Amino acid sequence: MTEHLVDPRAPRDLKAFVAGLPKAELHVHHVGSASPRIVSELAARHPDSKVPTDPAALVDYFSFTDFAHFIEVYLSVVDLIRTPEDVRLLTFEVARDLARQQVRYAELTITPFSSTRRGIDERAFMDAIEDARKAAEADFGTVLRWCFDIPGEAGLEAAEETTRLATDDRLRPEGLVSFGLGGPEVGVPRPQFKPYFDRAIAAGLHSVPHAGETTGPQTVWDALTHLRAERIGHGTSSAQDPKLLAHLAEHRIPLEVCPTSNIATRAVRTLDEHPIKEFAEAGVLVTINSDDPPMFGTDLDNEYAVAARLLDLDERGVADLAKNAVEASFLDAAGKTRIKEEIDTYTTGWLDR
Ligand SMILES: Nc1ncnc2c1ncn2[C@@H]1O[C@H](CCC(=O)c2cccc(C(=O)O)c2)[C@@H](O)[C@H]1O
Ligand SMILES: [Zn+2]
Repeated sequence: MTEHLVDPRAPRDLKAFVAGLPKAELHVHHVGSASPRIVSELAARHPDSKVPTDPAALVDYFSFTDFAHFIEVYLSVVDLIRTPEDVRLLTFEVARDLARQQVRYAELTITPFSSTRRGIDERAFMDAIEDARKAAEADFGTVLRWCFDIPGEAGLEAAEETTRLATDDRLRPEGLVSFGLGGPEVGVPRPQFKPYFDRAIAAGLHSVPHAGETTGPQTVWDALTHLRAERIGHGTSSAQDPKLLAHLAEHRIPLEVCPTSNIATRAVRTLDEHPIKEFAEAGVLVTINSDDPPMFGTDLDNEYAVAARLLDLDERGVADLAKNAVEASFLDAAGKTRIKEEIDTYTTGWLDR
């Protein structure tokens, strides 16, 4: 190995390392990934919307007073997606942004209920996402997979519709691998969704609900017990329950950690108070994700830089985090090995430069 001319821990150097690092993204929302350019293009197409068309004005628009306000703004962007062509454009452009960050594999959370209840034909919706998925893989080499999530606050009607769309053999898209539950947690107990998760799991889908983002550790227990969660979206409040942390570590249930999101929605007060270090120290498999990156003024690269600071990691530590995400993904064994080898080759090359 050659001498390092630059301190390998210098943040600027680490940022450059992260920018080229092959990565997997496991927790990122479809509509929440719309870049300012896409949001303004859609807002211009649909001028009756209250969403600003000027990308600069979007920065203010995407400033949230609390989680409920975030969901309100989120739904105003959902309202901009009105045609199958809007769906295809959004999906393909999201893949382009992921590819730019060297994301090789992403599980994108999609809420099909929000589109079908707004009148988009279900067949056309599935065709639009699948068409974009195939084009993205051919054009950018980024593999996309889908997680269909229930918007919990929309009630059991939304749960039924989401489950139907995810399990009907005539509709279910080839790229679908998992089943989730999102939106507010307060007043939306997880156990009521058990029958829907049972059906999705029976149809071969993995269970990946949000839990412990805006409520306490009992919600994470409920997701594990009733929804048979294989990974937990956020799981932030798990840090309040040492037994839960031990359980997550022992059963190798990964957490999909999204640090900047937790600050932007005010689920956590400051980055320095984020429990990510407690997760890592308890032996929990931590994965780094971006959630709704343009809405939170972040991207996956920035989330890795934040995690490196909070966990005090050098390049090898950051590469291990990237490998955690590959390991926790629903890729097959050969696909996981391929990306992990790519991460190792890149890291060795970087440190030897
Ligand atoms: N950080 C997050 N944490 C949790 N979820 C997040 C996060 N980021 C994005 N989401 C998404 O927000 C959706 C919420 C949608 C919702 O509540 C709702 C309620 C009533 C009607 C309708 C409708 O469409 O008619 C929708 C979730 O399904 C999820 O995919
Ligand atoms: Zn989320």
